[in-house]
Amino acid sequence: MKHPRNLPSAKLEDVSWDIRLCPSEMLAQLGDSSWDLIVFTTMLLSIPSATGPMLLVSVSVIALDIIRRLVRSKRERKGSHLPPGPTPIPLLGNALSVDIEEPWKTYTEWKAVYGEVIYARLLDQEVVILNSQSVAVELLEKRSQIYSDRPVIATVEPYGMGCNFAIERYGDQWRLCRRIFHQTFRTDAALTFRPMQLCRARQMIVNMIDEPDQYASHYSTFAAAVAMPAVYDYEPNPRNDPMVHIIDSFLRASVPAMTSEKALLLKLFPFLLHIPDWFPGSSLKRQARTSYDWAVKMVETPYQYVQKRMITSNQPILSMVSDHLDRIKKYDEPYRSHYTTALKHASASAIIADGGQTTSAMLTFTLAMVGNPHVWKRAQAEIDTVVGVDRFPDFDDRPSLPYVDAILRETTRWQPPVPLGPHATTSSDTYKGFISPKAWATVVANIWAMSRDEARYQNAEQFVPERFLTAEGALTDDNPSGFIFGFGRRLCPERHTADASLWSAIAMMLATLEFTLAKDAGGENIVFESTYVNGATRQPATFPCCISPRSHINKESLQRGFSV
Ligand code: HEM
Repeated sequence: MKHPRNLPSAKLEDVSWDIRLCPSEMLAQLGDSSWDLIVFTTMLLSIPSATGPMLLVSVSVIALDIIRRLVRSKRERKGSHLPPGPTPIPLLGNALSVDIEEPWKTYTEWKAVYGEVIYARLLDQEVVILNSQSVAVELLEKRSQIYSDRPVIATVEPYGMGCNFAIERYGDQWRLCRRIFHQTFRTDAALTFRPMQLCRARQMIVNMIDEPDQYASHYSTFAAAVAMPAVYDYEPNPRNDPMVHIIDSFLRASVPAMTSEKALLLKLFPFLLHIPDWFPGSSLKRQARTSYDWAVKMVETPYQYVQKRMITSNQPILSMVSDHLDRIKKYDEPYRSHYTTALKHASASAIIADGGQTTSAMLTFTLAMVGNPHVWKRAQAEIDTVVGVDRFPDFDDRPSLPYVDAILRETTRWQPPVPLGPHATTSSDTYKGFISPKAWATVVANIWAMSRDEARYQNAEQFVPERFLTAEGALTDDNPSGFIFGFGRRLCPERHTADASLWSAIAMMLATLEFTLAKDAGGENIVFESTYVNGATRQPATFPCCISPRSHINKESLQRGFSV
């Protein structure tokens, strides 16, 4: 195994006694790595065109790197080691080795070389990667007082993502958002959503029978139709709803930019946000502005809708926002403003996550069904036996439909909607002889690596729901919800509602629809390579497929609530 040679950025007090060493002692402490520095310095000094500022920058880079290495050697002499990781280069650290599109895959490859806990540096950002569920539980859950902050991501504010409390730093504002959120989506409240979830799922099937090619849009509408009534008392139109359009537009503009790894570009070149529109390279600034404008609409439009209805409607408005708007009146400034911001952020977070994660899982489900027709056929046989063909599945049937649940588990295991759970530390920590860096280090739960653990999931790249069934056909104890919803105090607060939404959508689709490859004009199957749109969440890009109703299903029966 390679030995780590990188160090966190240093505070001067950390190295005060070290810099009293003479240069030869310093080089001796640096060991082999000193040769890199000597070679690098010699190369720079030998460039004939090297100007004063260039030399100054180069010498600063080298000095910084020497300080990093001295701090590490001091720590190691004290018996504490940073976790192993790939060799960094000066200034950039390991940034060039990481696949910016799919960093979780790089981190998973590193696991084979460096193990379950890895240390890397992306520019000046120290990152500890946790590649197994057990280590993530050990640190992010059992030591959650240290590991519950979020890293600062340079793209958050320019892209308008500050309205999402999932990215909020650990503190009072986050606590208030989470409390507001919890009151609406806590486990017992989530149970009351179930009839509504089944009804929305049935409405979605009607839309899919009418316009099967628009399946992605029907999924977004379904997701919004679950969250928006609870948050804003707003019922989206079954199709082409203006609020759903705003959410979709914001997600399309912002999500791809929302990872620490992608934010590196802005961190390296912050001036990219300030160059004129006509200047080459201004596309990033324009993307950010578009995303920001959609964010403002997404936060304000439904919020103002509730405020207006509270004045004009004769009926009581029952929603998260109206409930808290009533409570806010009791407070004076400045707490009133603080509460208002938290309410706007909590409500926007609900619709962002529903539009992102729930839709992602439903698209992945469809992709898996088109590629594995034997799976939906087996599920239909199970549903027909347990439920029959004269009604639709409901939550009372769930315990008797283990194969449907196995499909749901495999969908989120196969392609986790959120592949990385980035946390940040608020103080230093030691774990199994490794020291985690000081405060504000990023600590990433690599959910992707957990889903690819070959010891637990053989042939992990394949979609095999049977892996969650015993030989007798019952569900096993292995539930990927133990990692796909994250860890500790930042664990997904919506996991129960999300699980029920997905179950109602998937069970209803399996009971009523068939999924096959689309055909071209000559009647040949259209075979396609699936691709994913990657960001803080990931979801399949839309693909050609044929979704059609089963022979005994028609729209009228769906609207009545019976299948025949
Ligand atoms: C399949 C569906 C979903 C998956 C896989 C998922 C997964 C996750 C993950 C991995 C995290 C980060 C946890 C961590 O940092 O350790 C998270 C956080 C969060 N999720 Fe979900 N989620 C889903 C659905 C939803 C839905 C539908 C909502 C809201 C309606 C939601 C709201 C949130 C919020 C607000 C946070 C941030 C919590 C915090 O930072 O305190 N999620 N989710």
